[in-house]
Amino acid sequence: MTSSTTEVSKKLTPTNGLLQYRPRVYISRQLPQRALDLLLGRCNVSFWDSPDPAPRTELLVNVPGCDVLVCMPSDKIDREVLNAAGKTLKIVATMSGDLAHIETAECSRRNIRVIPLAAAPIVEAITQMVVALFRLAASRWIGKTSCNMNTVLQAKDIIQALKADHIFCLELSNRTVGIFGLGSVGLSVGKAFKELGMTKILYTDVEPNADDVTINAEFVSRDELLTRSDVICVCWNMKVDGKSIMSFERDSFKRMKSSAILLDATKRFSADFTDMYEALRNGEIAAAGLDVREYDIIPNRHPLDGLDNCFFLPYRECYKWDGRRKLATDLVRSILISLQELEFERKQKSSIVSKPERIDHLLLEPVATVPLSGLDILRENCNVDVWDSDDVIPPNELKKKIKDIDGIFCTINDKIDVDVLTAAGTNLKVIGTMSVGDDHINVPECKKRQIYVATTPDVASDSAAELSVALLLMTTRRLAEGYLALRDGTSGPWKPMWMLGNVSMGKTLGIFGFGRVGFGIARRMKPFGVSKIIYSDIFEASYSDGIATRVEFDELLKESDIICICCAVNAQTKGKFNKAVFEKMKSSAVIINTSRGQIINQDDLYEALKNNTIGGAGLDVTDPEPLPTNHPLMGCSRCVILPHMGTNTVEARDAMCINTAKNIVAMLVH
Ligand SMILES: O=CC(=O)O
Repeated sequence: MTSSTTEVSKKLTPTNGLLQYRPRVYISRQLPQRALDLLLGRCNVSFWDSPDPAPRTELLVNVPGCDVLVCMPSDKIDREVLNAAGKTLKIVATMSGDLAHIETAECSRRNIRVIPLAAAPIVEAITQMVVALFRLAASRWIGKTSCNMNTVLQAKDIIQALKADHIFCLELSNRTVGIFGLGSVGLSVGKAFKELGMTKILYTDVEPNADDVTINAEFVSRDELLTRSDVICVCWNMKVDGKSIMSFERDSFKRMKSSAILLDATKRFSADFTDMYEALRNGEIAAAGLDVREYDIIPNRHPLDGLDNCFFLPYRECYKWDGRRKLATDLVRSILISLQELEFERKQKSSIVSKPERIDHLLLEPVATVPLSGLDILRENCNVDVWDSDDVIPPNELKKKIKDIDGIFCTINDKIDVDVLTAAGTNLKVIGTMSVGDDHINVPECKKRQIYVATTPDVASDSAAELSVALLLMTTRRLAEGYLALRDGTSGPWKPMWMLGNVSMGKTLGIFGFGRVGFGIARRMKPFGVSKIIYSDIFEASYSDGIATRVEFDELLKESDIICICCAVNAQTKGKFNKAVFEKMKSSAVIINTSRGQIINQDDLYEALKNNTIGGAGLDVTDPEPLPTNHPLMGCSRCVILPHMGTNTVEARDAMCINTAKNIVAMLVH
């Protein structure tokens, strides 16, 4: 999977001196640009940047903290997703007309609104899509030459565009269309085929539909429909009370004409896809056009995808396709209306908010280099004191400055211990730290004093995972050594056996702590061809399915060629990687730490590297930071050390600063 989640935010617009709250929206697929733009006017949006659906793991990782989830029919929105989203989730909107993939009862229990697509525009869009698929498939009958296919497929009204294609319409005049299921979609499809000049319409269903007269359709048996039709359009999922009552399998394909085209307008086409593949490949039927690709049924790279007589239109192309564009825009409008209603209800309920007295904002960098968007949010709502210096604020200075303060904006360099909390006094309600970790804060003490501690876990994960992979490659491929050798002038001309590293392909990757960063590393390393990804964590991660397997810690040590440490530091993990642990690892194994320095016993690591107990180490974090230049590890060629750069990206820092500011404001103002 080459896609990733993209985050798009716009600057906040303050209204009446108060912060205008911008809801967070996660979309599990690319939306057409017009719909996205509409959302962006009011919300901060992140989305799975691909025409293919987001893997469930991605969904679970991205929903926490969302106000709105926009999902696709292939996403199962169950308790697990709702739990992952947490209390902020107010709306689940789906690009689907039916809600079978959503646990609606659970949503209503949690006061979450569920917004489906409106029925009439869906029927219209499905009809247009079926006709588009039909036109693609019909190129088997008449070739592609009679019209400009792209123009037709992108047309606002495909039926009208095709009516101008006289060769095509002439071809249809003597053909028979057979419709499976004459519900609203079946009737609409029948009408479209009639408009295109088809005179003979057959249908089959559990019973005749009195409306068949409107399209002059003849009720026939299933077998008759199969044998007599030139085009077969499946408009219902062939299920009664959840049970499949008929399906397309070998025998059905054999009964069909060899010139027949099969079209699917349902979401869960009941067919044996292996039989369908054989029928298409062997010319038992001419072509097939399939609607919504249920990826659990027809996964990406299914052999059907490689056939030139099997067509998939909408989801892969949906963001370009007018029918979906319109549906998506309508859905976004409904979301915005719902948000407005919810905001109105909230305002009616909440009492008048008062501006807090003062918030200290403690930063290490000069203000000019701090993402201003975060500062703006704070200044809009609070009185802000800024530690306007590059240096860490001295603890005594910190204690003086925070007396009687309401909130603190800090970073990992500010140790917030009992003394600091006591110095702040009883006004202190919130500590927002611009970091993922909170090990610099005495959290239990904050809890005792009812002070909220807020971190920024989501927005930095991609940056941290990316850095971990970069450090992994630096270490396994000895890039730092090569770089330095060239600078020192010691590399010399190319030599076949000089500075050989190890490739990741075929290796076992072990991850210690399978949270967002661990998962991010796994996702990024999979395409490198690692043979196995295993992880050790206290819990089985629901999102690890299909990407990594949980194993016992000792097995992780024994099996892994590379171990990435991605856990939080706490009593269980402090000093966890010590002499005894290194001795259980492969002698060629490489260890990567982008979490916290204290997790590794550095003296033991030095010995392990010196004695070749393990193969190498890449450390983005050390204890202390920075590591003194005369520390033994600094002189160790197989140890690559970086100065804690995991989240050092413009994107992460900006988002972290905004989140920290929002966290503080949320606790104080809202
Ligand atoms: O290490 C960095 C962080 O915790 O944000």
